[in-house]
Amino acid sequence: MRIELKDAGRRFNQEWISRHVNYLFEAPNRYAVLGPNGSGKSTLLSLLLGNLSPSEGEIIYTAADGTNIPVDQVYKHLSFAAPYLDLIEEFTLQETIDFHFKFKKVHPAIQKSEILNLLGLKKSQDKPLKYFSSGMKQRTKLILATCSDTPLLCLDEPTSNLDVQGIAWYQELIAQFSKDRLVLVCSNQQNEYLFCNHLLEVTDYK
Ligand SMILES: Nc1ncnc2c1ncn2[C@@H]1O[C@H](COP(=O)(O)OP(=O)(O)OP(=O)(O)O)[C@@H](O)[C@H]1O
Repeated sequence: MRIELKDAGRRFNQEWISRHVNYLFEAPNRYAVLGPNGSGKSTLLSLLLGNLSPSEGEIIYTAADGTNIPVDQVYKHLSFAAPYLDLIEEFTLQETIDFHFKFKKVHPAIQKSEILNLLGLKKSQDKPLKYFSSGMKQRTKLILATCSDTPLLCLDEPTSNLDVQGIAWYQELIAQFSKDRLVLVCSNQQNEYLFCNHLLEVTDYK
């Protein structure tokens, strides 16, 4: 999969968040989108996910077989985790996993029945998510995204709410499931993007 931005920019009202972004994101590379708070990382990620449209320029999506992906179909090719993404609080953990994988295929490197063990929350499988701590919810979002069989994996602030063990767990998860994929990570913390081989500073596109 590849995503090409051609002179892309986005503004909210009169304020330009990013302008003149010419950049190629291409599998199997791993990109960190960096910048201070409020600089436009999440806005750029929303553009790449097809959740926001550019105010100028264009974004072109191409599948591994060379076919063009229309922006309204991009969601089928990606999985995404972010602290601000809501889970269904009434579902138990097991129901959350079952529901998610009705829509996305499980990554070939794992069986669906192994996901709870990898998550390390087997004891909580019948607990509704509304009783989960913020770190448990973040782990759940990360495992759903990484263990989906999608060519594009997008993570916004992946280690927020994770403790030291959680950060090590995240790093192992990425090592196991990022091979051959296009991975995008928006981050302010180096331990979240050490595995990335390209760094993009959003402040270069003001
Ligand atoms: N829907 C919106 N309407 C107006 N302004 C917005 C909107 N969404 C984001 N912004 C503005 O765009 C700018 C960039 O925000 P963004 O969330 O992309 O930054 P960020 O780099 O991800 O920040 P953080 O590191 O704090 O998460 C901010 O000034 C923000 O107020």
